[in-house]
Amino acid sequence: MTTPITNVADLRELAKRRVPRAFFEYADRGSYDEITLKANRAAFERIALRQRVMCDVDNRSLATDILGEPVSMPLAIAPTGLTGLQHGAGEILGARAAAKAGIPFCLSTMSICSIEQVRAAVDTPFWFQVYVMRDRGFTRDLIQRAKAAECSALMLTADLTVQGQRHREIKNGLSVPPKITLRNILDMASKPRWAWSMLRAPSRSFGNLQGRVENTDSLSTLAQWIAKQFDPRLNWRDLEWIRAIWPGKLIIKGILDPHDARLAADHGVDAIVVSNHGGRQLDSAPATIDVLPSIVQAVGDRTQVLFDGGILSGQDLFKALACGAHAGLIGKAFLYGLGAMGEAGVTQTIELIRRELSVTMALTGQTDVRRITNDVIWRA
Ligand SMILES: Cc1cc2nc3c(=O)[nH]c(=O)nc-3n(C[C@H](O)[C@H](O)[C@H](O)COP(=O)(O)O)c2cc1C
Ligand SMILES: CC(C)CC(=O)C(=O)O
Repeated sequence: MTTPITNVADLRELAKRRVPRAFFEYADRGSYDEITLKANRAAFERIALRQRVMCDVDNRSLATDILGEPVSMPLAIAPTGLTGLQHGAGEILGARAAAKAGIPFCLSTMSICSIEQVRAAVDTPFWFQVYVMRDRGFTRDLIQRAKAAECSALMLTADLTVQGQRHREIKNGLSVPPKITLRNILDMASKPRWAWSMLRAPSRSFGNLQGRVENTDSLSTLAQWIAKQFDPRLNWRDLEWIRAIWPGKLIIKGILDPHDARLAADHGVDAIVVSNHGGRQLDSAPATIDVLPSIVQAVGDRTQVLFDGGILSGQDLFKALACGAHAGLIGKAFLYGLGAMGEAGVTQTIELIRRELSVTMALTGQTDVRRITNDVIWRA
């Protein structure tokens, strides 16, 4: 009898066995000394919750809205590059699982399946995350493609104009386009489920970047490619340019400072994502849950405050809501589910988090996810 999967950590273990090492470590690891990666988790662990009893918690509501759209719970799938290398067609499977669960899915600029492939495979609208490239014409085309695909929100990522170094990425030889080396071919061949999913996938290289990725004669590392393509001149004035191309809902991701949060609100964005990129960018940046309350205080209700960084359970999500987030996003938790079992694994991640959130609400005396406040946090 196989051991049942009871939490996201189990899905991570399964993904580690099933996904080729280079891709698993790309998803799993952080930048430099991984101080921020670890801080995201440690900060969640330091928060204690107040247990309440005798509150009649039989009927609990997890439903809310994000950017005015109803969702079954305050959770969304974060944009993750190279998702389709964790499992063939990963972006399509992720978007499908999210749609079935009633939560938003955000597609990355650096996805393997293209905007159009995801649009053709999934009926429910998804969000699109944009990286601003030095080539503004190409960036404009990306945004226009998202508009043509009827994406329901545009997420501008602000915290990766220059990439924080991830040692494992370099040691594993991650490249653009993804290449097969003698070293990783053996690893890939020993992952039959993964290999089968890749054979059937509609895309195995960066679907949105036709004409942008070098041919195999001139392979570059991911970091080299980003240095050449991403625009480090990105600044607040660019928002006007983006607004002119994209009239719909606009989210800025990568806000970690109350001052920047205020500027984002001043520029009229519909939402911000408080994020340190999952501990993959500025190492020694604070844990996102530690800065969240000051950012919520800085912006009030001028913009919706979304949150990510370290969420692996419904308890974590509950703590983020208690600290003032409107909803949380999951990056690694999503990828572990995907790498472990494809769409079923993503569904399992989401449903685990849903059940954990619901039980945590019950044990803290909460019946409505929209009414969780910092009262639920234990203060000695
Ligand atoms: C493998 C991986 C790839 C990522 N790629 C992107 C990306 O393409 N665009 C982006 O805005 N954020 C990207 N992120 C950051 C996530 O959107 C999110 O901020 C982060 O994963 C949240 O932390 P968590 O992984 O602890 O949940 C990526 C994260 C991971 C783990
Ligand atoms: C390809 C990368 C730029 C995607 C990303 O944002 C990341 O790996 O964190």
